[in-house]
Amino acid sequence: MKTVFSYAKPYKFYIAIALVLMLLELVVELMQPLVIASIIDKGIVERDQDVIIQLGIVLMALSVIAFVSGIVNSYFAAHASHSFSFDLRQAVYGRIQSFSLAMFNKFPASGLITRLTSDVTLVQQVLYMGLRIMLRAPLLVVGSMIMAFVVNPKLALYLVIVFPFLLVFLYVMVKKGVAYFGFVQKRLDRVNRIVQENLQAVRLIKAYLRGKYETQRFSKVAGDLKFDTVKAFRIMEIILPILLFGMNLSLLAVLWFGAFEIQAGGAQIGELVAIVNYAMRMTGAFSMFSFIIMIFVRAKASSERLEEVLLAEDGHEQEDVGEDQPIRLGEICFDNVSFTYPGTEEPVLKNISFKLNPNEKLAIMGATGSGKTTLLQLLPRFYDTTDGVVSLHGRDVLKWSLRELRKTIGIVPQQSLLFTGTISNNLSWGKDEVAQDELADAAIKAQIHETVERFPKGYYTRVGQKGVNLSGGQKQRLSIARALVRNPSILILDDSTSALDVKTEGALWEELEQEQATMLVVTQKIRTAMRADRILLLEEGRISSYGTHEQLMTKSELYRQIAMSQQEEEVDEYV
Ligand SMILES: Nc1ncnc2c1ncn2[C@@H]1O[C@H](COP(=O)(O)OP(=O)(O)OP(=O)(O)O)[C@@H](O)[C@H]1O
Repeated sequence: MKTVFSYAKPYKFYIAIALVLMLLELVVELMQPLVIASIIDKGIVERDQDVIIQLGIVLMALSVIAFVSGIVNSYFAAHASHSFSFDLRQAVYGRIQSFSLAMFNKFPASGLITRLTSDVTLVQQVLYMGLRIMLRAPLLVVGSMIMAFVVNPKLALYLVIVFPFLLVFLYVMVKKGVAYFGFVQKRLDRVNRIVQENLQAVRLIKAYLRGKYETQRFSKVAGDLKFDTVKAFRIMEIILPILLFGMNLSLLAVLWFGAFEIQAGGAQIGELVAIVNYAMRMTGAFSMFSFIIMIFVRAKASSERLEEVLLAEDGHEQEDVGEDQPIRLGEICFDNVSFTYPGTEEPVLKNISFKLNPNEKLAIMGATGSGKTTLLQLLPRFYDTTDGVVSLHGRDVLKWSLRELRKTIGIVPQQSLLFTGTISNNLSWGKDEVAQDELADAAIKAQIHETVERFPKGYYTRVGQKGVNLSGGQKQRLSIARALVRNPSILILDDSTSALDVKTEGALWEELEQEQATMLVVTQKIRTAMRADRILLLEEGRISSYGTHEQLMTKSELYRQIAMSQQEEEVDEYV
């Protein structure tokens, strides 16, 4: 909890004021039974009206102080806890942004969402409640106990006799609760994951008529969440009755022996009333305990989950040691590169070597799962090689600062991803300052300008979440335009023209061929591959063949088979 609560440090002033006010409220509360005892013993028993009036005024004044302290304490507690949770959420979000891809394998998106929402809220609640009642309740117990000893030590002894048992019981319950509520948050992760998956795949679910099946799947995980939550709460729920039972036993002992003491002259009625009053306050504080423990236990489990993210050891993404000047802008070299995904055994890329000069175009082909996307991911250092060296612009990628390295690369991923906002926002997303004509220029090259112009609001047309209101081909072309806006010296297209018709794709390639950029294009189409300077054919992570279309047609049986399997007329046209 230490790391998480270090984010509350900037608000220590507010916290201190809230604590002082809380202590004031507590002191006032502890004074009240003493005043009541005096009213009884010195006012009522001795029939002194002046004492009753004077002490009555004191009692009223104490109540007003407690009331005002409570309100102001609440204001400061709310300010401190909400500011703290804002900073904490920002910190966790910032940490997630700096994660390498390997870390996203370790922390799935759904779990990160739960951490950013529910876990942060639970930790915020614990700070708020801490400043309001959480500390007050135990202090009230301790304070009442001390005051009871001040009033009459003998009677107070009967009150505290059950304390050691109650403390051991509480310790055991807290330990159990932390484990149970940690499990509940994991169940919540699973519910979030299913919801996320389903909402993303809503069209597919409808098309496959799987609505009922998915609802059942959801019911199952939601049911598991309910089951474990009830189990965790059940543990918490037995705390209160047992605490109250213990306290009531003490109270009975105080009344029983108190009666004898009064008869024997060892105590006064007012003292007995004061001790009973303290006992009632202690019981009230104890009844808050189960609630407090529940919040504390949940927050502890949540803060552990947040610390997992904040303190996670990440391999390379933090490094920023490199130099930034390219030696040969646009040159790419893979020297005997092998790669195994973290947490797996089998290498996905094996002994890959090739070199591209600035502005050369490389087509990468190969069966599904042969390692094409993986190879591309080594360039912007989404992952680092296991063996061998990848060089960009004449320098080992490890010697570049990540920021400068990535600035030179434009990536169009296999799945086009757009953000909620206008088309213009989406196109300019990858660059800090862009003029409108730069956007139009990139859109013209990506063959999307005319389409955008036909929309009633043109470049100011709003794109729904993930581009739901655009066709697959439109999304692909917008993604390409977004990459071109950056004027990258390396352009990576990962099978990103698959949804385009032949004519549009041809026009697009004519534009891309004019670009001053070294290009790596993953494609399944011979027609596209033939436009590249060279073709790299991957087979199970190894280079099966490398060369021009003509060279591969003569030397690679696999390439010939792919060519033959594609439409005869297209192949015939170029052979
Ligand atoms: N994050 C990952 N962790 C572990 N293994 C992975 C990961 N991503 C991909 N792989 C594995 O690496 C291999 C190569 O995957 P890759 O995505 O590079 O193939 P690909 O040639 O691009 O395939 P496709 O044409 O289907 O996109 C596959 O066997 C895949 O299972």
